[in-house]
Amino acid sequence: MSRLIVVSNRVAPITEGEPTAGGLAAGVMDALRQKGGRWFGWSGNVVPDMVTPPLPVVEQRSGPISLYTTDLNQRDYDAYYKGFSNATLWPVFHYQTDLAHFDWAEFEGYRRVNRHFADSLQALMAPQDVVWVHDYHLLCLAEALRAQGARNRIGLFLHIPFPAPAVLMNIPAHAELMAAMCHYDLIGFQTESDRLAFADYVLREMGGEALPGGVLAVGGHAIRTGVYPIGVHVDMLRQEAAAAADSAQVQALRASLGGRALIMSVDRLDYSKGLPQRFTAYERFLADNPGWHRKVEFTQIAVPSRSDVHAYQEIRRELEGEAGRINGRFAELDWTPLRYLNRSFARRDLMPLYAAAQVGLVTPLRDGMNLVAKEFVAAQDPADPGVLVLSRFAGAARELDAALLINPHDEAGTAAALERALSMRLEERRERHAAMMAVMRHNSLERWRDRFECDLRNPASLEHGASAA
Ligand SMILES: O=P(O)(O)OC[C@H]1O[C@H](O[C@H]2O[C@H](CO)[C@@H](O)[C@H](O)[C@H]2O)[C@H](O)[C@@H](O)[C@@H]1O
Ligand SMILES: O=c1ccn([C@@H]2O[C@H](COP(=O)(O)OP(=O)(O)O)[C@@H](O)[C@H]2O)c(=O)[nH]1
Repeated sequence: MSRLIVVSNRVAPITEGEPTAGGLAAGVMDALRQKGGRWFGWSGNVVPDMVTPPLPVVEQRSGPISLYTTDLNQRDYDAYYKGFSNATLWPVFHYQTDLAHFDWAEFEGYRRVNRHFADSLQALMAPQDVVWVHDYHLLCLAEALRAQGARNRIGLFLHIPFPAPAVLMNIPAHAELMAAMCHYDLIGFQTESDRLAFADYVLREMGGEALPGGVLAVGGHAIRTGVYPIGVHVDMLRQEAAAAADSAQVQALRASLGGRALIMSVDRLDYSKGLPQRFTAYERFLADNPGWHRKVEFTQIAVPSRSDVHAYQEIRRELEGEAGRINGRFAELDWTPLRYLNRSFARRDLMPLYAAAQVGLVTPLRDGMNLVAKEFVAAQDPADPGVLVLSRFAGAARELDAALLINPHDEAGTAAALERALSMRLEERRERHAAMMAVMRHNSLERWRDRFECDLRNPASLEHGASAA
């Protein structure tokens, strides 16, 4: 069979046990570990501008995975990653247009890096290989590969939300971007709302036509669209949680809690994750529920992310102030209500921490999926599970509707959900947990990978539409 070539901006660290920054790398690594394949992306290194493309591609092997990485020079990094990807596409696709800026030179840099990726890929691809591209950094990659003559089947999976057309059109280059995306054979989304938003633009703004089964005909191309919610390896995560249940780290946590209930959150330090709103909702919970003082602690792990982008520096400053203010208001000599950690953990070390928590608090303002929500559920002991409090604006909420769903802008509602979660009877906790586990077992990571790969490889399913979500 032809090989699978995976392309993404971020690749997972190949060394076992290193922290994986972000759900894309964690998900793709887990998905490739079983079947193997080639994975191409940015090394994470930035080199001076005097080093000009084509930059060398370095190969590393890890079991069945061949990892190929390349550096970016400073100019390309600034325009492509820091600029158009993370200061234009990321905020607009997460509906935070107030935080977005746009610069045609950065857009040109973004297209240039997509072309460099295409150049490097040519050496790794045979004509019969299928190419699976990931995420918003590479919306123009299929167009660049086609311009070089590639006839391979090329699919894109978008890990983040796709915005409504009126929001997308805030980007002055929206027409160029959408025209480039139409060079993919298959585009996968996390939720049906994301898919519908994309189709809406194609139909209304590009004069496209909707054919049965999620196929869109536009400008002589037929693009298949489908919904492929990314999942997790439930059993592997449960094992990770159980294996380290008595680790020194967990023992230290338990000792410091001294029997108090634990509310736990883990995020990249990103404005889309709703951390300021979460902190004030916890403050409201403490103010409304003096009976819970000294009986509960909230631990927020916030991993620094994209720290050279202005909006990320701002949110970091804001949160440091908020954490200090809330502790200043409620702390006692023997009780710190909020612990705020700015560091990353290896995922296998996070799993027993989730397991030790009574409540997982996951409240993004918008999120493509949010794998932390799924990992929290997988880590729980089915006999005595903790409760997930989840934003309705996370892609995960479409599947995990047995969580306590909240609106992160509703401080009082989130505070009330926290109280409800902490007080929930065992029977209800078990029922909710079992319902979420059943969905997660069905929509597993294997299913995500297999359905996308099968739909990408199989043009025949064009007539029948993408496989059922
Ligand atoms: O690569 P970085 O700039 O350091 O950012 C980390 C990743 O963040 C985003 O993750 C998304 O993918 C997850 C898995 O599908 C999903 O659960 C989450 O909701 C998304 O935000 C980003 O999309 C990745 O490209 C980044 O690597
Ligand atoms: O210190 C950390 C914090 C997070 N993660 C992992 O990073 C991923 C975050 O993915 P998610 O989909 O929740 O959000 P993203 O960061 O991709 O937007 C999850 O697999 C986490 O377990 C990690 O390995 N170490």
